[in-house]
Amino acid sequence: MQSLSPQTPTSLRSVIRPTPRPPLLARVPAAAHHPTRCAYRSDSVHYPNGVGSCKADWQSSCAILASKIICQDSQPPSTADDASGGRSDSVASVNGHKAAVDLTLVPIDANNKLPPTAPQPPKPLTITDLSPAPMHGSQLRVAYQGVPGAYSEAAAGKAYPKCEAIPCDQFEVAFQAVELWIADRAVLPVENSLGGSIHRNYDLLLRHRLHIVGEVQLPVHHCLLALPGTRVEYLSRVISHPQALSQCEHTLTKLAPQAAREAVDDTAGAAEYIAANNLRDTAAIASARAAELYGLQILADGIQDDSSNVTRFVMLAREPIIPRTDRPFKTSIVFAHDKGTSVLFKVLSAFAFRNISLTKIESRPHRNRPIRLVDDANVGTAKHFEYMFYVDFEASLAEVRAQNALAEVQEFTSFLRVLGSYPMDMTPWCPSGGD
Ligand SMILES: O=C(O)C(=O)C[C@]1(C(=O)O)C=C[C@@H](O)C=C1
Repeated sequence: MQSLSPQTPTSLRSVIRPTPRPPLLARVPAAAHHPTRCAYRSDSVHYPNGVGSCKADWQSSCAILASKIICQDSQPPSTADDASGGRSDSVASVNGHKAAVDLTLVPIDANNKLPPTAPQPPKPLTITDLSPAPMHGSQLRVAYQGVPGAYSEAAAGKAYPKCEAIPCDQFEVAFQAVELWIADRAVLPVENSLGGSIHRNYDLLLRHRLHIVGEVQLPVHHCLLALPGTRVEYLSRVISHPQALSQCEHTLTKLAPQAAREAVDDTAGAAEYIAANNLRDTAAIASARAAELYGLQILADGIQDDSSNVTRFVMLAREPIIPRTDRPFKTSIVFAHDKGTSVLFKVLSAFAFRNISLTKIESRPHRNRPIRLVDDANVGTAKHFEYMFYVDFEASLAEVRAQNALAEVQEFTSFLRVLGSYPMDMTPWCPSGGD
């Protein structure tokens, strides 16, 4: 990913920084750490009557399937210094919803749709904003990565229509916002029909202890945005989220072959950045809503290379939902084995024999990050797995065939975790629809 010129705002710079970040646990307040030890352990999976009907039963089933795992990462606990460093004092200033927000947007011209007196959009949460003392209102608070106008915000609105959407500057902050009760849910992209998987979120799903409770498919309709009066032929660069750049690659080559592409945190953040810095040679790939919010002009509409461009988002919560059988469900798991890769064949056959369709298989290299497993004597050992395999299959964990398949998978693998069993998004979508 390329870095931006020096005037890049802090929230954009934080994600394009090339150096690795310090371990997660060192960055959250010590008091807010969630115990990583499983509450339940079992050496065999047994479901006498299927998954229990009450939430506690179901939660223990999830934990049982995650048996033998006591800790995701062998990371040292955080220090008191880490916990307090740079943290804001009160929740009123956590996400900018209550506090004064300074977006330093410059008025552009009469077409600017954001007059100085207009309410400012909320400022994204940053890693230092995460304070574990949220004020709980009645509205569901949904964390997403990006700034207002991002597709993730639209996905949050589709998943939870009346929610309060909370912008976060990184995916990891959205996870932590839920873990620390600053948000009730997170809505995060995992896959795009053109650009493929959003690997970062697969890695974070493993590292954090949240549960997938739903999914939404969002048609993504990209626009090329610039300051009013900008001409496409004079553009020297186009900035956007890497996924958005890759989704528009061919169209962009035809539209503005001379323009360099630069990756930034999110599509709407790119639009905001152009407006804030009055950049007349730069365009952003973002939504029509971002154009409206940041006073930009739409130079070209529908520039994604495929009109049926769609991104799949998952909804995450602290608690799993109880799986049901009265509507189509999907279940997501992650597993690994320490001896060879033939485990993949065995696991896939466990589903094939039961006529369970898989909708996704993803493998992620995992050599450098050990996982701690616990044996029958409750002794923990750190294990290095070469790969983590993520599988989504079309069945509810309330179905006996899915339970049997997972029991078999557990026999073949050294590590298995159910990420969630949740209703499938069945809503038909129109390729030429809005953002
Ligand atoms: O940048 C945004 O607007 C986002 O919501 C992120 C994101 C992604 O990560 O894939 C979401 C949907 C689109 O596929 C492009 C970008």
